[in-house]
Amino acid sequence: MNLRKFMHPRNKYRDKPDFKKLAILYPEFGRNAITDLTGKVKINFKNEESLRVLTRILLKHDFGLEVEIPKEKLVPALPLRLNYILWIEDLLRHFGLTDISLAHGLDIGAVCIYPLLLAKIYGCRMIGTEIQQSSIESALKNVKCNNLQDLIQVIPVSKDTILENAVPKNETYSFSMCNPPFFETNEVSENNGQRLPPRNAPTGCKDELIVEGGEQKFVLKIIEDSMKMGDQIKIYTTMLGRKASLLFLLNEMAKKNISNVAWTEFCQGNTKRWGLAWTFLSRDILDLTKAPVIRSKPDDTKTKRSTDRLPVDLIFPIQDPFFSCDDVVKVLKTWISDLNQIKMESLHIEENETKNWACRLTCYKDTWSHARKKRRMVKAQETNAKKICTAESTAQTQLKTSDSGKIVSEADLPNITSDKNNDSVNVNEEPSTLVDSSSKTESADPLLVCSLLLTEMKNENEECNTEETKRLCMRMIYEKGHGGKNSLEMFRQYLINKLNVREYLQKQGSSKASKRKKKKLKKCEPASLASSVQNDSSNK
Ligand SMILES: C[S@@+](CC[C@H](N)C(=O)[O-])C[C@H]1O[C@@H](n2cnc3c(N)ncnc32)[C@H](O)[C@@H]1O
Repeated sequence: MNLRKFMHPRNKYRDKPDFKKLAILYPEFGRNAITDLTGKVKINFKNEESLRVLTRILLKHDFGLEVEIPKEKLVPALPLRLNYILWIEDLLRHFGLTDISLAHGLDIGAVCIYPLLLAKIYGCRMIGTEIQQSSIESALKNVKCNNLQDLIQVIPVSKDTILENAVPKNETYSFSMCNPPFFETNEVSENNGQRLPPRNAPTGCKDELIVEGGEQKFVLKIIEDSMKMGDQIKIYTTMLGRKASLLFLLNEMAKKNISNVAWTEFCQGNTKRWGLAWTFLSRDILDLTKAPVIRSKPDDTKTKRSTDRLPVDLIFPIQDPFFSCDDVVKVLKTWISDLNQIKMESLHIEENETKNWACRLTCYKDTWSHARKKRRMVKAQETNAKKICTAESTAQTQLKTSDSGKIVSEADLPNITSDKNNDSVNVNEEPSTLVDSSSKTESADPLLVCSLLLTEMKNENEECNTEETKRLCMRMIYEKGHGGKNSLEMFRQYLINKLNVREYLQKQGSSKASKRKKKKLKKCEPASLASSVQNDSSNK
């Protein structure tokens, strides 16, 4: 789905940049752009250098900023950075602040993108921290080159300093922001072979993208620091790369009684990220729960976070392609083992006439959340590969034709390497290196430990017990894990999809609901009827 329409309304990249104009104005951009046969100017989003040049030129053209983006470093995607900045502006306006005076930014990176944009757009004074010496040097160079030293201060910190000790105690700040490294330590390095191809060229080095415990642990540390700092910073914010992290952190905040919270979506062409904000100010001063936010879909965090409905028994018929409880157990075992990073121990349950099976699952990583998306992408890849093969053989046929008489120029040949994903709409999305990994490393702290129980349910009337009428009951019980009950809920949803019983369960759910509704109606409607019957009888 193209998410452009959900981009922040004031984001200037809701409209495609005029690449043709940029190519004329900036020869460097022109050299990196591709003009097709119809005269349309495009850029190759799979080429890292093209992304670097595009970002530099847009910063220059749209914001008057001169920057260097060192090779090997993350190329910041501007639509996403603007989405984040504009949301902060919304939050501050909601708070009644019209000037964005002083801010704190964690992790400024090699470009120093947020401080530069904030200083340029709002004249905002900003303190930014960074741990990498090479990034600090390059950030300082960019600040100096734009003559913004009076507004931007770059502070080197050690990797254990997150927020608390990086902020001078005598100053208060309007907000803090952060774009944390997304990946966990072993995630990128061990799984390069298994990564799906990104839409854009991946940019950024490991040190920029990886942090122990991933973004969840990093942001949890910010939250913990913020609890000590209180309203020294009015609004704490962070960007998140994964919905699972948002759900996890919302839960963690709820546990810590932080309830003045807002979250939003940052939608670009094809990618989505999340923004999370919280404050310790009282709601009558600033109510973040009423702040402006963007949702491309109805808010499902509440249902996904609600834990009071668990455990829930899923009752469904044994249907094609399964013939028995054993069949279902067999596929469940295969699916679970295919997901990797899940340890399965069979549990002993007492034998009785009904068939049942139980196991304990210890899950080290959420390998189920994006499994459907991955399957779709792999399928799309296969289809693309087929198309390319067809195009290649067509090209060869044409070449053969040319051998036998007609002269064929290169331009006549189908462009078999053209990239369908390279949508000129995507000014420059965040490099999509964020594909879940499935390495087998076990961490000491599992995401989820749960038990799964499968029971064959028999009809009370023995004669009715045919294969068609047999039902299975699946119950999943949360035991522990830092992913909380949300992770169990997501895992359950994954199994519902795999078992292909969603539609059945929904129908059951809606018929139960309509029965409840009818019952309710009956209760109200016949009240008068009942009284009239009573009246009648009393009249008699
Ligand atoms: C994903 S990059 C984001 C860079 C930049 N903010 C941007 O949006 O393009 C994450 C950055 O966080 C830095 N970093 C990691 N741990 C940090 C810490 N404890 N304090 C400050 N920066 C940190 C990394 O060096 C890296 O530059």
